[in-house]
Amino acid sequence: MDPLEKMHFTTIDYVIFALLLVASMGIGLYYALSGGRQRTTQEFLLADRSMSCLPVSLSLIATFQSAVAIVGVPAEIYTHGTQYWFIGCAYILGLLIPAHVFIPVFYRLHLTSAYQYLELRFSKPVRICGTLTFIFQTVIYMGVCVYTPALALNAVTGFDLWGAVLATGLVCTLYTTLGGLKAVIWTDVFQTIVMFAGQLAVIVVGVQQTGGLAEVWRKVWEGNRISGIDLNPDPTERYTFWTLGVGGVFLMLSLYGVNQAQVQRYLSSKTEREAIMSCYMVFPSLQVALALSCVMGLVMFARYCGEDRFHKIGNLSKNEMVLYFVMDMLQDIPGLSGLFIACLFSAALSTISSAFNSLATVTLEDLIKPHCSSMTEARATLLSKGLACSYGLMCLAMAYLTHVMSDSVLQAAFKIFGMVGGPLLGIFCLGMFFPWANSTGALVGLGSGLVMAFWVGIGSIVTRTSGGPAAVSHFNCTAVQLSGNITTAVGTALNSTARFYSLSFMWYSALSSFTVVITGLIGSFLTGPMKEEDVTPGTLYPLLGNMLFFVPDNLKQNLCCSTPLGHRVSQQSTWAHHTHSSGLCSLVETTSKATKRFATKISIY
Ligand SMILES: CC(C)(CO)[C@@H](O)C(=O)NCCC(=O)O
Ligand code: NA
Repeated sequence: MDPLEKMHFTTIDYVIFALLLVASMGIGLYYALSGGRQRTTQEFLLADRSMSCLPVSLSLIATFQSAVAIVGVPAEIYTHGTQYWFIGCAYILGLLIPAHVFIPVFYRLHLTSAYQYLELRFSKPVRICGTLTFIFQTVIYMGVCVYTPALALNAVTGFDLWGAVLATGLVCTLYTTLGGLKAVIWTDVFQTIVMFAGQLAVIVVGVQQTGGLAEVWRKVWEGNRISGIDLNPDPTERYTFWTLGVGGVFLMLSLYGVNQAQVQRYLSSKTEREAIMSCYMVFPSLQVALALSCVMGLVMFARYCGEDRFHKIGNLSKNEMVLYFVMDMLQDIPGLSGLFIACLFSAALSTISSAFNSLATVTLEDLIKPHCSSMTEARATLLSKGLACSYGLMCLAMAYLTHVMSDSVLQAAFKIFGMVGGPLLGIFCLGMFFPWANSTGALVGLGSGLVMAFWVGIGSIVTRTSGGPAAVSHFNCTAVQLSGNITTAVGTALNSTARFYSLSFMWYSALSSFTVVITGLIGSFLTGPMKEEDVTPGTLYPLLGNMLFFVPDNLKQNLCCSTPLGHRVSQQSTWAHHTHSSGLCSLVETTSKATKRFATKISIY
């Protein structure tokens, strides 16, 4: 339905949107022509491992703050109240664990791709499976990310859909191909600032037009939009403190702990300390980002509360709702709607640029290089540029594919992104925390984790118990929140299978990563668990050892969980086995004494 007339863009709005693209291109060109001029893969894929924490932290936020989140969160708050805000609690552990567990392990191994870890810890097949899973996940995600803001803009303003998709997709491909990771990180910094500015501008004008902060507060309070903490343990409830604060931690870990796009940024940091600092700095900025989107939802509610349009807006799709609000409100202030559109497309650009660069990295490092050991640096760099460019063009193809499929596919595609992240998190946890896990177990674990994720995920899409549009309480401003009750009522009425499918999607990561760990361990014990001393040094994090601090050392040794990272010296053969794929290779030639020294050096947890 289209109850609302289309809004129009002024010249200034177009100019601001164009400026975003031009500035991003400019940053790309700058890094193509300065520094090492992108002539090595070290520079193109890892920014010469010379970044400091400030740009890295802003880039980390920008990567997983897509346009889907920018328009989705305010719409969620508008229809269901502020419960979603509690996801901010998950940021604590969701960033502390990457900072102190994942970063030290990855950084000290001097990796390029996170999947190199899987080969060091398990075997080549595990690495390949991990890489392919990541490529599948990211290719689907980038299509949705570029298509969503263009679709919303088209629906509300009539702005040409393919014009927007092509402009953003091509500009992003260009600056990513020209300027490498340095350009990706610095455009992320710029785009994060535009993102914050756009949201802030909308909030300020919205508050003003509603009649001040006190009025906004009164309306959202009377409209029941301020949610108390919901401690309902029902795992099928979409958003409760448990789904957000606990399930959300696993979602955060899959994004900030092990996702290649983020790991690559940690690895591009000057020092390990700098990488950890950047992770810490994500915390306040991510809270600001969350607060901005939540407050925007509240202002939007207060603005339309009591108006005729209230119902109509509630019936718009989530993606259109926010844009309608923005265009409606900012129409008379030239340039501001352009700023918000720039904010939306900044979110999209920063996400897809990270996708192009990380996809180029894993394709080169994990799929191509192992088969062409004699490749020259110049060729490898050219190839990585070609790959970044090809993935950029593939993004356009994916946007088209998303377009020809139905609307529900759009949501499904976004869910797939979340669904696949869990098993990947699981396999890294299996490798890092459990010395017994072997390669067969890892493959079995990853396989069953993916099956579990798709079973629940596709099940929920098909039965529409969890993914379907929840009832929107907008019959008047003082309406209570219906959605939760309805979901529960429906949930209890259905049989247990359907209940299983209606598991809140916030739990997907947790469920599938646990599945990987448990089936992975079972598989390993059945096929002969690994001995701790056979595991490549530096690939284990002594989680169990630390947790069992009260157990005597000799018993821990028997349990195979005594070794702090890299403490024991592995056999020369284990090292040689992995020579070609890691930064550890130079050590192979050295004596075992030197190896021992290295091993102790990297075990300072
Ligand atoms: C990373 C979080 C959880 C932070 O709130 C959120 O931005 C998110 O779910 N991001 C991934 C999906 C996306 O926005 O593209
Ligand atoms: Na983004």
